[in-house]
Amino acid sequence: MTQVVHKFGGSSLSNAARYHAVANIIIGNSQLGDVVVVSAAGKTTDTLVKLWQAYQQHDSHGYHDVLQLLRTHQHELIDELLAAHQAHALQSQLNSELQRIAEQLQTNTLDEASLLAHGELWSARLLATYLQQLGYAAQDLDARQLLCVHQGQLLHLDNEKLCERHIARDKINVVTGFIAADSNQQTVTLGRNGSDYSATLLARYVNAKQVCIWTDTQGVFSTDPRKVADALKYQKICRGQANRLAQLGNPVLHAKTLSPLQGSAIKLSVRSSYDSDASGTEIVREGYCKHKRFLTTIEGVDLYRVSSLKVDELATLSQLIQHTIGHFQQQGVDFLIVPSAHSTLISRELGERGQLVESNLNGCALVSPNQYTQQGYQEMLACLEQLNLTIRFSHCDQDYALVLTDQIIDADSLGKVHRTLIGAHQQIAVIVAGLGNVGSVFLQQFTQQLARLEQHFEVKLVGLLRSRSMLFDPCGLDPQNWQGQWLEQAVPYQSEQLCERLNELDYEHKVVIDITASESFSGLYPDFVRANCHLISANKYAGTAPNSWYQSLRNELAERNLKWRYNTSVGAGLPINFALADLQRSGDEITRIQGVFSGTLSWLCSHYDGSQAFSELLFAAQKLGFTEPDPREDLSGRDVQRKLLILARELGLQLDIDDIELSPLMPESLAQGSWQDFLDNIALLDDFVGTHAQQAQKEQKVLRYNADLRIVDGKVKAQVGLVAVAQSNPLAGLSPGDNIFVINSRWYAQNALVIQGPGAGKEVTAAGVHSDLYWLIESLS
Ligand SMILES: NC(=O)C1=CN([C@@H]2O[C@H](COP(=O)(O)OP(=O)(O)OC[C@H]3O[C@@H](n4cnc5c(N)ncnc54)[C@H](OP(=O)(O)O)[C@@H]3O)[C@@H](O)[C@H]2O)C=CC1
Ligand SMILES: N[C@@H](CC=O)C(=O)O
Repeated sequence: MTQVVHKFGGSSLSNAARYHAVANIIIGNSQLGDVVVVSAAGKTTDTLVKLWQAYQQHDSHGYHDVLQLLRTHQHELIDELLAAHQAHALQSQLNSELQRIAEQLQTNTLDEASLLAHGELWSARLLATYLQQLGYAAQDLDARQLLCVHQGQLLHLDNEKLCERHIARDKINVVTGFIAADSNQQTVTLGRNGSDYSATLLARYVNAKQVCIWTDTQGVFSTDPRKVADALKYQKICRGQANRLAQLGNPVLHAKTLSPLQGSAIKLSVRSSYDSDASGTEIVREGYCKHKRFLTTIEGVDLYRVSSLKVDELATLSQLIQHTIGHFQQQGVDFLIVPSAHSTLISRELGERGQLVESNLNGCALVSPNQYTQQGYQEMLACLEQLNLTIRFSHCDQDYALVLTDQIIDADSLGKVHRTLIGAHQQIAVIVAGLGNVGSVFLQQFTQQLARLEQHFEVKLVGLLRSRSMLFDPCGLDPQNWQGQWLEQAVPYQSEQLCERLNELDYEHKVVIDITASESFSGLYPDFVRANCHLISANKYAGTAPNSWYQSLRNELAERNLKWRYNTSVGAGLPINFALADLQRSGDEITRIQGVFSGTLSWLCSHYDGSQAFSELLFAAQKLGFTEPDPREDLSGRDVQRKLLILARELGLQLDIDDIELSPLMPESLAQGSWQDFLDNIALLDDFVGTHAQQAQKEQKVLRYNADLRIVDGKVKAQVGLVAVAQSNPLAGLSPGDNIFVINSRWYAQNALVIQGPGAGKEVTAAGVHSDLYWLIESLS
């Protein structure tokens, strides 16, 4: 049974390396019985069209040259891909076909459709043979055996039977796109780029689960990503909008591609054959995703006013020129947008009913949610006028608006229009994990921050998570009343359900903000990245995970162009990560970072003078929201060790946590066991600190918990631990809770660069997380 119908366009098969890549995609993504629809390799169809034109013009030199071109290209592909004996068989078949074409050229018996069909036949045959050579059961199939047309109509029932008969369940079926046969066994074509249509038709006939269109872009974008760098890739678009784009001549899908899928649950996706790991765009049924905004360009068209346009005449005219024709009505009058290259033919066909209104037009069209189209239309007109483009005609419909201009909309202009119409209207979905000390203050600050964030684009809080429950609403939660909603609507969840919700979220951008202290939650980051989420962490676990895991997360983020911010994981709200990044960007080389990196331990050490038990101070710090959820994480020095590792990795050092020496601020024995065990033995902590403090006092020193990383002659020495410092030392004069980062570098060798300030506390930390969120949104806009 066929599960998936894949379709590969010409650019995916342009040379031997591409065939190899396509074969790998097929091997990795299909099973026996699946169908692979192929177009003609590279520019073969264009070359065949040239041959046809030369033939019509009786240009025998021309057509011999083109035949030679075809022969060379196909021979090269065969030679590079196949072993000698298989290559020989395919080459002799090819030679006899080319010989036959040459005879038909001589005898004036060439037929256009049969000629064009050769491109797809050659691709299918070569790919199937190549798959066989790689050891896979594959066959090539001529779609004229599967798709039959009578008087322009596909014979669906017959075709289903033909597919049942010819598509092998125990092979990969490589089928020619673009072509079908009529009831006289004559070749008919399905229009330029008609292979998409072949794929969806076959999927319908064999009741496949999915159609996957592999192309040279990563999916469907808000505009042409080759021209506009900040074009947005959409994860999902709905069929109606995909159809509209195709009708407006956007090349991403062929105009008829979606029609066979009507009323079916067959999934359709567009993916890149150049980056097969990247998720593409899914084209879903109406109502299964929100409507997006698209900007598509129009080039070289003529505008016709037509009286009495007949039913189905548009389809006939499109078939005639093998091209999409745009159509709309203004005040009951029909207008057609026809590629200028085919204008004469259309004009002849329409006769007196067709009146040429304007010729040689260019322009662009906006496809958008209905409620925005009118406003978008006005904005588009204003924007194009500002760019000094001469507007010759414009039209606004329910779900799209088009403006036809004299000039071509070049990449610069397209970028500007895109920024106004689309860039400024993006939405980001925010998911906050951790609603404790810091998380709850973060949400308090959220409402105030919203106006600032929304200068860039719309921000929606869509998910809140604690360890066992979550509250999720893709349309947005009320950040001012989240507690009420939480009480009423939060539900238990497992991580798989969370990932599913994240995957389904249909926003231009998504960010998971991790304000938990959970190692297991940070273990889900790769899943979040696969769901295309940016990351912001106050949690330190991912930043200090084993280096191989950490690097692979970074690679996955980079591949998807996703960002990860974690400024608060060191120094709470202090801009330590920014400073290190800036120094390195300026070409500086950091040689040492040293100081007090724990707000908790700073607060405790500064307050401790022996008049009060250390443990009492610890509980006070815990109440203030300074400590880690389990304060032993602070006392053990692990938390500081993590911070030093995060900074080390910021410097590009490939360290792991155990590369940093550690001496704790408590007896080792207290680190074991439960929190209750710790409380039962708390006197050991008081003794430990008391003894060290007395010793320091004898030397007229005070205790501080220090972190130190030095790079000497390329060698790294990193350690964290308790130190006794003289009263004159800057570490001694710290205000309780302050962090101090002392940075030495090439430029700051003698006089260190010092960053000092509160290094813990829910308000400063929550504000620091907001700073990361603001940075992210600003950088995305
Ligand atoms: N406090 C500070 O000054 C600073 C803190 N940080 C970091 O901020 C983070 C949060 O600290 P803080 O707010 O004090 O911690 P809290 O203990 O107060 O809050 C932790 C929150 O995380 C939730 N949580 C725990 N495990 C999971 C999980 N697996 N999935 C989803 N949610 C989970 C908890 O939910 P539940 O209630 O259900 O357990 C709770 O809501 C820590 O990583 C800390 O290191 C960073 C800089 C400074
Ligand atoms: N316990 C931590 C809180 C922030 O990371 C500290 O005080 O450093």
